[in-house]
Amino acid sequence: MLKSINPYTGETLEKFKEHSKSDVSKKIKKADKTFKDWKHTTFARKSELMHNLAEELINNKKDYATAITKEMGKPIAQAIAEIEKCAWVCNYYAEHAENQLKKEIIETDAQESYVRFDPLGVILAVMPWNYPFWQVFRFIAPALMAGNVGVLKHASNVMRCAENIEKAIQNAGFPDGCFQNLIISSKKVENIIRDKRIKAVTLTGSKPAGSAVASIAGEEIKKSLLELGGSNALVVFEDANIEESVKTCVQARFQNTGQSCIAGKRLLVHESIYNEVVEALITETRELKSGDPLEEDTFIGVMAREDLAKDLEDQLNRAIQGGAKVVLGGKRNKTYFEPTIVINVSKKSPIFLEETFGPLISVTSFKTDMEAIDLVNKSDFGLGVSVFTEDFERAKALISQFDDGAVFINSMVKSDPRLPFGGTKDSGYGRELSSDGIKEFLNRKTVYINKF
Ligand SMILES: O=CCCC(=O)O
Repeated sequence: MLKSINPYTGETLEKFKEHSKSDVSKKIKKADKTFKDWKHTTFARKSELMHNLAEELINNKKDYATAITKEMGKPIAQAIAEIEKCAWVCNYYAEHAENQLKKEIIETDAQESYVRFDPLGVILAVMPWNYPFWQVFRFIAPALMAGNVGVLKHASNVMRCAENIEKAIQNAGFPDGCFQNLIISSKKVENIIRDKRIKAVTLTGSKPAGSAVASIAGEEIKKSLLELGGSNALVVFEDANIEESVKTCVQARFQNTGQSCIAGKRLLVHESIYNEVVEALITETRELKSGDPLEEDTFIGVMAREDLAKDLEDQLNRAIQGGAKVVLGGKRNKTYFEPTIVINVSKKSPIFLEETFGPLISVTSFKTDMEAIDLVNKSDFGLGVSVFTEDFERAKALISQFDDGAVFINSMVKSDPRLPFGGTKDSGYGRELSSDGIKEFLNRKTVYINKF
């Protein structure tokens, strides 16, 4: 039995009976059967359904968002924004998929030669709880438009969201087997990946989960895509606009109560403006309103589970033992963790080296551009980096020196349907979103037509 527990009230919201092995097999069979027709569906029809799906989300955004808030504690305004972003990705692919997947003509000595993009079949998505709708939609919108179908193994604490996504897709008019939620625990994932009818797997989650899933997929010679953790740096150079940079850094770090892979977790500040930035950071962070996640004006909710809040507390305690200093927050009450600022963080500190998945920002100073680059790249993760400076030429000269999958100048790192999204190093491989994302799970079929 999987349980949904409201992390703000502690109340058990719902229990979900797990699907048996034979239930799962039936669902995969249905997906495989649906794929055989779905792959021939015209772009016009797929676009129509995808626009319907966007409409379904927008028309019911409060209900879908409330399920997110109740299951994992995301403040309701941010949950509504998440649903709106899902509608955006649906509309984006409804409008662009046909063009993104048109055949690529390549001149050779053949009469005609080109690459066409054919779907693979049933794709398994293993998804996390932190953006329970968005993480699924950024997979399923391009997958369906490309002619694939999906089965989902969602995080066990957000099963109501998973069920609601299946319902939304059905309400939009997609054939039944296009997207199905599997109510299963993680133990069952291995057999599903090994099932011949599953053609590839995408996972967003932790490094251990990604490594386990990718190993099994590798043994089965199936493609995998991994979006794992991140420990993005926010680099504030001495010529930055301090007020705007700090505002952006606070959003970058404390969005989603700090539980985001792309959150800016390590603030690196030029030593000449260090004190000024720390002061502005304290002032700005103090303004964030904590409270009941169902209240419209709450910005900091609770963490999704108490064990996660305890892990963050443990990281903080180890950092303090190593010489770091808390200048704001630092206290935990069950699932609530105060927005926390920690200064004097060295590059050996656990909160510098490990991913901190909650409302805690670490601050480290640097002297030179080279030192800043070195600190950014010191992380095992490589999802993205934000650089704050008024000197665009300087910023542009630094871009190639960062190891990360994305560099944002004077902006927080964010995902956008129009831009590729993905990391390097322990942050994973492959790209989601944009025309790169829709091409991840396709057979790039080379066609060569000769005339005797
Ligand atoms: O947790 C990482 C994903 C966050 C996002 O895509 O905005």
